[in-house]
Amino acid sequence: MTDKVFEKSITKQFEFDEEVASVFDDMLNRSVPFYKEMQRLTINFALNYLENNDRVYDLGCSTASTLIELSKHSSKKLNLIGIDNSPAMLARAANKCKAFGVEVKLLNEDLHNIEYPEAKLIISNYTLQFIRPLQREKLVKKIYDNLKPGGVFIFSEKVISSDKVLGKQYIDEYYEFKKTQGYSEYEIAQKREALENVLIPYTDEENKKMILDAGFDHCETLFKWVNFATFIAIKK
Ligand SMILES: C[S@@+](CC[C@H](N)C(=O)[O-])C[C@H]1O[C@@H](n2cnc3c(N)ncnc32)[C@H](O)[C@@H]1O
Ligand SMILES: O=C(O)C(=O)C[C@]1(C(=O)O)C=C[C@@H](O)C=C1
Repeated sequence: MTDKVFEKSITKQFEFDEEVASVFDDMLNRSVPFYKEMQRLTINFALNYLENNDRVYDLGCSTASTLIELSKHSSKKLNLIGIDNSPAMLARAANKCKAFGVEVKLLNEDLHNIEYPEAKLIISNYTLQFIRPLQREKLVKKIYDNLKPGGVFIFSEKVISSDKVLGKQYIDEYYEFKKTQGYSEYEIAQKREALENVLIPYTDEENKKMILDAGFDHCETLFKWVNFATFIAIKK
């Protein structure tokens, strides 16, 4: 289904509710530049670290597309666990997993409330940005603590520039991208307002600092398009 959520005037802040979930795959594909390429890289790099029976968690799994793709591309038997606190997203995830014949344990939980034990790989694409900054640092520490030695954390985020002028150019470039995807200026403005104080992006440097402060040995950028970045963090 085509995303038309912001064609009408907004009445509330952005939420992962039934309306958003019903068009979410289209929304992501048209709102995140190179989404598919970012997902392909997430999976290819993840596969370098995975062995039979490893546990893989996707935090903020939404409709489970990443876990389904990972399963399709892996020759190993993996324990796939998707966590999300949106029942509307998880209902779509369950349908898609069934349709693709992929076994995924789907947990309707807040990321703050549960542990991710024995994790070899934790993925979290475009989800930390929705966690309040103080909670975000704690969550990343928990991610580090739950990973086995040799484990990896791959995550993607919308990012900002620490340079004001460049930051404005980032936003202009991103809105041009949205227009090429068929979003009107009205839809772009409405979504921007709905996301205000809900999606809180960090700079590249802040993301890397948060990761290293949590204890990770290494963190680098795997992919970047202007204001969207994918990072890999390694626990030795
Ligand atoms: C932008 S979407 C993630 C997209 C997905 N990772 C992908 O690549 O297809 C963010 C997801 O995080 C979930 N989420 C946000 N805050 C959460 C929390 N505190 N606990 C659990 N899930 C959360 C939302 O419900 C939403 O499905
Ligand atoms: O449309 C935007 O402005 C975005 O930031 C895209 C974005 C994201 O990066 O998470 C925002 C909300 C939806 O979850 C899908 C994509």
